[in-house]
Amino acid sequence: MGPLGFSVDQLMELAGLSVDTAIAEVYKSSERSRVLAICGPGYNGGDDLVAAQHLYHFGYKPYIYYPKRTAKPLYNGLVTQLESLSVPFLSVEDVPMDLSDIE
Ligand SMILES: NC(=O)C1=CN([C@@H]2O[C@H](COP(=O)(O)OP(=O)(O)OC[C@H]3O[C@@H](n4cnc5c(N)ncnc54)[C@H](O)[C@@H]3O)[C@@H](O)[C@H]2O)[C@H](O)CC1
Repeated sequence: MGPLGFSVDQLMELAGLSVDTAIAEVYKSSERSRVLAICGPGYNGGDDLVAAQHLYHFGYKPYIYYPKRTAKPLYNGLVTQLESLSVPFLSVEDVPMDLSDIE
C-alpha cells in the first residue's frame, strides 16, 4: 500500500485499463484484433497481463508471451484468469523473430 492508499492490484488494474482505452481509441477491434502482449516479470508485465484481459473483453484477440513468470499470488491470479478465458500463452518457438510483418 502506497502513501495515497492505492494497492498494487488497484494500480495494476488502472494501468492495464488505461493502456487498453488508448489501444481501443487508435486500433478498432473490427479492423485489427490480434494483440501480442510481451510480459516481463515486473510490474510492467503485470500491467500487460491485466491489459490483455481487458482487451479480450473489448473484443480483441490477445496472445501472451510471458517467458519469465513471477511466482506471486497477484501474478498467478492474472494467469489463471487469462487461462480461464482461453487466451493463448505462446512459447518462444511460437513468437516470430521478426515482428515487423505482423499486422
Ligand atoms: N509501484 C507500484 O505499486 C506499481 C507500479 N506499476 C508500474 O510498474 C512500472 C515499474 O515496474 P517494475 O517492476 O519496477 O519494473 P519492470 O516492470 O521493468 O520489471 C523489473 C523486473 O524485470 C526484470 N528484467 C528487466 N529486464 C529483463 C530482461 N531483459 N530479461 C528478464 N528480466 C528482466 C528485472 O530483473 C526486474 O525483476 C512503473 O511503470 C510503474 O508505473 C504498475 O502499474 C503496478 C503498480
